[in-house]
Formats: sequence, structure tokens, C-alpha cells
Amino acid sequence: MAETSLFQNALKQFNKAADVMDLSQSMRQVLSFPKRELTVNFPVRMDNGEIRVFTGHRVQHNVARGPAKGGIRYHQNVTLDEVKALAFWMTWKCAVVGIPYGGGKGGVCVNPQELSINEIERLSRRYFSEIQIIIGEGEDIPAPDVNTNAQIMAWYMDTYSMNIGHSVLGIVTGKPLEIGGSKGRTEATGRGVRVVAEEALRYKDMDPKKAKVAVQGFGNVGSYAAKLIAEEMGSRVVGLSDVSGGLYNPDGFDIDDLMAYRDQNNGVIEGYPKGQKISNEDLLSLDVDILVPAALENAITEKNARNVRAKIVVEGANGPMTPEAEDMILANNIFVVPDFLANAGGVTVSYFEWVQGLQHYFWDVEDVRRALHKIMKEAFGSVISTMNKYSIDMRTAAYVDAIEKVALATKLRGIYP
Ligand SMILES: NC(=O)C1=CN([C@@H]2O[C@H](COP(=O)(O)OP(=O)(O)OC[C@H]3O[C@@H](n4cnc5c(N)ncnc54)[C@H](O)[C@@H]3O)[C@@H](O)[C@H]2O)C=CC1
Ligand SMILES: O=C(O)CCC(=O)C(=O)O
Repeated sequence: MAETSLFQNALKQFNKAADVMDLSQSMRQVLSFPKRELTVNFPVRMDNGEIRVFTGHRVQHNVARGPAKGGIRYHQNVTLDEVKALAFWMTWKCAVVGIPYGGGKGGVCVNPQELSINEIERLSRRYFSEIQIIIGEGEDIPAPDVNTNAQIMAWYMDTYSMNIGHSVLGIVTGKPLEIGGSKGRTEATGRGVRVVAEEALRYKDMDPKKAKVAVQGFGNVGSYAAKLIAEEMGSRVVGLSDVSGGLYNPDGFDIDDLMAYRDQNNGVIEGYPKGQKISNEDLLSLDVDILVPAALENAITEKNARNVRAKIVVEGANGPMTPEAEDMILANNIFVVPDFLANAGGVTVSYFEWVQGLQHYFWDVEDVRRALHKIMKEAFGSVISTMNKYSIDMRTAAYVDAIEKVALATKLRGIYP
């Protein structure tokens, strides 16, 4: 059976909102197509002296509201179709929270677990040089995503700066603090998830202190979402999982302890002693108030959607639910806070980092957190108003809010479809 295209799934979501807005066919076309798609095949010398050729992509979906912005992932399943979908969602993400960017995304088809740290450095530097023809601090600004981190951003920044001849802080975000990173960026996506999770509970008249939570994915997004939901909202995180499997503890996990364990244990939670072992499928069907899928796309499909028992799903990952699964989830009266709103905290603090880098003036962490909280809360409130105005689901409402902004920018710039 042919794999479902992630980009086609994303277009289905977009068209559902475009129908609600009665968006013209010509504007639909303008907003559907990616502006640029670059594929690069490039050689990397392995530690044993052999040369391997890797394939990477960088897609800029839309730049009507500002430079393209979005992360770069390293994963063995990266395809151009996936990167197109992820770039598409970045356009709506930046628009829904009102930061002045378009959407971009990149990826390299590689399993980084199979490479040494030196091989990853060589791959990162070569990939970044290859895509340099379309990036720039005013054109397209990459950031971390799955399996990339501050160290890799440092190599990107250094590679670009060497080629230009001086340090260019605004070329990438998610950098280490010592070379122009922003305080609060590492935790930012998880913090944004925590803000909308609390808003969703409030909207549903539920008490955060009594809420039970399950989180799929214990990387950057999942671990900080779990930590802040537990520490700041007082909710009990009873289920967690990653690529190695899941864990259940009805009393709630100590997230700092688990993060420390993961960091000493090849990046996975497998073998953590203070929890009962469960599978990733079991995790999705736990009897909790909030489920946070924060791993990869298509975690919830029509095959397992009927097992989801959470009252609220807050999508930390990009595209964790297929459109067919969402129909089933909504039919079961489960409230869904959509990905490109729920996980917009990361790009929002990336925006703060970019501004700080351009100005060479750096903020306190309290200022970063306060500004992030305000943006996330206001975007949530605005999408809820749109949802209630049109009697639509929250994802469609988030698209309506975002499409309105991008379509208006497109018209103002002189295209009149
Ligand atoms: N890092 C960021 O700032 C942002 C990331 N995202 C999205 O959040 C998601 C997670 O990204 P990060 O946390 O940055 O990646 P990461 O690489 O830090 O962590 C990914 C996590 O998912 C787990 N995982 C991988 N395959 C899995 C599977 N089949 N089942 C269960 N768990 C699995 C990994 O073990 C790891 O714990 C992705 O969809 C990403 O695009 C969205 C917004 C911003
Ligand atoms: O921080 C950024 O610029 C983008 C993060 C990202 O890739 C995402 O939000 O999916």
C-alpha cells in the first residue's frame, strides 16, 4: 500500500479551513505551493576513510510575512514530502502567533545514532554549506528539530560565518548561550505546550492540580513539556515514552530525575526503575486528562485513534495525528489543541533569539518567559474565539486565523487573487 503523503494530509487540513473562509481558488494555489524546494546530495568522509553520500532538503514554503523560519531534522525517514509538510506548517505556526516570519524546514536522511560525533560535525558543516545558497539572516533562518541540538546549530553558525568572513548571529537560532543563543530557548517549545495545556484545562473547566497527563516522546519538546506541566501546573505526569518504549507510574514521575537518567543512558528512558514498563501503544490509550504526543508525525492514525481515552490532546509534535484519526478523535468529543499552535513556543523564542542576535543585546530569562507566555496565551484565546465564531474544531480555527494573516500580507504585497 502506498504511504500517505504528509504534505497531502496537511493540504487537506488547509482546504478544510479555506472552505470555511470561502478562500478564492487562486489564493488557495498561492498559499499551497512551496516557494522553493532544494535537494542536495553531498559527500561526507566517514571515520574509516570511506565516503558516503547523504541526501538533504531545505524547503521554503512561504515568505509573504518575513524570512522563512524552521528547524532542521536528522532522521532516517526524512523525505522531501515530509519536509514540505513541515515547512507548510511553519508558515501557519509563525502566522498564528503573529511573529514576522514565513515557513521553512530542512532535513537530512540519516540515522545519527549510526554516526560518530566527528562524522555528525562533518555532515552538518557540509549540509549547511550546500544549502547556503538559499539561507541568510534575512532570507531563511534554520533552528533545531528532531535529533539536532545547540551544538549542531553552533557548527552551522560557524560554517556560515567562516564563509562570510565574520560572525553572523542571526543565521540560525537555538545556538548555545555562549555564542548568541537565547536564555529560555531550550525549554521554549515545552513551555509553550505547558501554557496551552493550562489554557485548555481552564477552557474545559478542569483543575490542573487534579489532571493526569501522558507524554509521548521524551526529547526536547516532550521532556520540557512534562517537566513544566508537573512543576508549574501541579499536574501528575503518569505516562511517558520514547523510541525505546513507555513507562507508567500512577503516582507521577519526578521529571528532573528521569531527564538525568536519560542523559546518562544513551538518550533513552529504557530501564528507568521507578515505573512500570508499557508500550508506546499502551501510552496512547492511558486513562488521562491530557495526552501530549511529542515524538514524530502520524503517531495517532485511524488504527489506534479509537483507543485514545484522554479528554484533551495537546500536540507537541508536528503532525502527530492524521486527518482521518482526527475525525474519529473529534467524534469522541476529545478536544485537540493543534500542533502549529501548541508547539509554537520554540519558534517564538527563536524569534526573540534572532532579534537579540541582530541587536547584540541579550534579555533576562524572565523577560523571555513573560513574553512567550503572553504570545501563547493570546494566540490560544484568539483561536478559541474563531473556533466559537464559526463552530469549527480548533485546528481549522487556527488555520483560519493564520491563513487570514498570510492572505492579507500576500494581497498587500500586490497579488490580488
Ligand atoms: N525542538 C523544537 O523546538 C520543536 C520541535 N517540534 C516537533 O516536536 C517533535 C519532537 O521534536 P524534538 O523534541 O525536538 O525531538 P528530539 O529529537 O529531541 O526528541 C524526539 C523524541 O521522540 C522519541 N521518539 C522517536 N521515535 C519515536 C517513536 N516511534 N515512538 C515514541 N517516541 C519516539 C525519541 O526517542 C525522543 O525522545 C517533532 O515533531 C518536532 O518537529 C515542534 C516545535 C519545535
Ligand atoms: O525554532 C524554530 O525556528 C523552528 C522550530 C521548528 O522547527 C518547529 O517549530 O517545528
